Amino acid sequence: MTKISKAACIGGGVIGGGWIARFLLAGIDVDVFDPHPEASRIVGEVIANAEKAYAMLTGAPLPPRGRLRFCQTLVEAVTDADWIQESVPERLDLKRGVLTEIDAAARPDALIGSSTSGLLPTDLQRDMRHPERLFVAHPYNPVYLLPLVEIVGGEKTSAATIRATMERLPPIGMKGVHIAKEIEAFVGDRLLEALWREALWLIHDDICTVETLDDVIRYSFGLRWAQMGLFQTYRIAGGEAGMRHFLAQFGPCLAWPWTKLTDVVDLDEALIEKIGRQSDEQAAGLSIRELERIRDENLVGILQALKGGDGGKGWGAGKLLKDFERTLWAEGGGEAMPADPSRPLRLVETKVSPAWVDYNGHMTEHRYLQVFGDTSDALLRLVGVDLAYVEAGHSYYTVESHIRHLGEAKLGQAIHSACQILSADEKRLHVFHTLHDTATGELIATAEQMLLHVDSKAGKAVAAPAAVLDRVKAIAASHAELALPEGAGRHVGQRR
Ligand SMILES: NC(=O)C1=CN([C@@H]2O[C@H](COP(=O)(O)OP(=O)(O)OC[C@H]3O[C@@H](n4cnc5c(N)ncnc54)[C@H](O)[C@@H]3O)[C@@H](O)[C@H]2O)C=CC1
Ligand SMILES: C[N+](C)(C)CC(=O)CC(=O)[O-]
Repeated sequence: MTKISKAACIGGGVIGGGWIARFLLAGIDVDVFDPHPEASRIVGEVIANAEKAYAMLTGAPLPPRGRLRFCQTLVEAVTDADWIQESVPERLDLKRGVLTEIDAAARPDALIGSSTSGLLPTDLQRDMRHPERLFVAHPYNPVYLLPLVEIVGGEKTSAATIRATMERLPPIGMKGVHIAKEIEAFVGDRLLEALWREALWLIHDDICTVETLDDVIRYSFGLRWAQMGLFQTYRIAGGEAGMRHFLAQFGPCLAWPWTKLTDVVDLDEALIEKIGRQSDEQAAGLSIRELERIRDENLVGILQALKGGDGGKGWGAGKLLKDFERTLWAEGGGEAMPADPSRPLRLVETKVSPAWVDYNGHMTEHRYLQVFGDTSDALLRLVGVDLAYVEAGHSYYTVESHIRHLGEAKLGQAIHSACQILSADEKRLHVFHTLHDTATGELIATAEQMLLHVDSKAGKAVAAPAAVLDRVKAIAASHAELALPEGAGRHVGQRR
């Protein structure tokens, strides 16, 4: 996998800010140029949203956050970057000027992406000295959560640039799709434009309100699209005969007056006012930042659900997330020893994600086991049992767990876990985990677990090697000085 080592973002608005957060959270240093007087506040708010979302999205070890620097000039920002992302407003003259300036100042091997929603790369690269390294990298908002990037080359873009670009996206958790022929608005915005155009007509003609229109999408095909797109969804809609039957049955409708797609609605003041008013009513007082938070929590829940799709193998964007996490585990495997190993080890920091909350409005029981399981995994990485160790044929298996629920964890609540080793020998590792509210330190739950070191191919318990045992025993020796935690050794129904 080839990685971006230093990024530059030119323009730090909605999309530039999203790119900045995506790069930083993937551990990449970013230099930013945006003349807007409040650029650093705006970018800071996007990064804060992204950090909140990632804390809910994944328990995998993210790399240390990249360094963010705001530069006084474009030249300063791009000089030593190997990926430069332009995200200035959608005007051909402005973008051409900015890209030409980037081209003059950038390293010869730098890749230069434009976030344009629909301008042709051939038009963008017209005045560049090295047009072969310019491509469109069209992302979707919010860039830090939605993984897709449409990669489109112009007439002068080299095949090597496209290859290099596609290789650099998986390490930042993104999926590049190469659009083979350049066309205005590429693929995604062509589809969105068609829907948007039709939607504007439906409001203009008083067929429905903006809220009804959004309900029609989000309670029906919007849910389908997130997981199967259009063609695969319609294949299923064709019944057992599949796509061919679907085309035969619904093909004739295409000639009926079901759309007004070719007509352009007049966005006059009256229509703008009507949409604006209905949109305000729909928002019911929620600010843009509040809506962004709700959107992000929902997206995290959807991505996590898709991660468990297809019998746990992961599906679509969820499969991509699963693969990304695998890389993070492989790379971040070497957990850093907490500052004071003589205390219970603080190992997992997370937030209660929407997908974790049940009908009682709090974290559901199996998610406790997930957080405690993640805590055991973090301990194991700390003692050298990382992905490579497991793939080489040995691991620890959990053979017994006892969880006590002492408090409640609510949606979005920041929580952390700590681990005390109660005892350890060649094969056994006996641990006591606690789960706390991060804001108050209050104890929410405990878990006592017994793990056995195994030869996973032979399927039997075997002694752990000295390298692992030495580390386990060093922690166990300092934890032996601690008092036995309250609740250790309890079983269900026991009298206090
Ligand atoms: N907003 C969206 O949903 C999406 C937008 N895009 C594309 O991303 C690009 C940026 O759009 P947004 O972020 O929405 O716009 P925006 O208006 O939120 O941000 C543009 C930023 O560029 C800055 N800027 C203006 N001139 C500049 C210059 N000469 N040098 C550096 N910075 C400069 C502005 O100060 C502003 O912060 C556009 O090409 C747009 O089509 C792509 C995907 C989705
Ligand atoms: C409205 N838009 C054309 C700027 C939208 C996009 O380009 C992609 C998105 O995030 O919807």
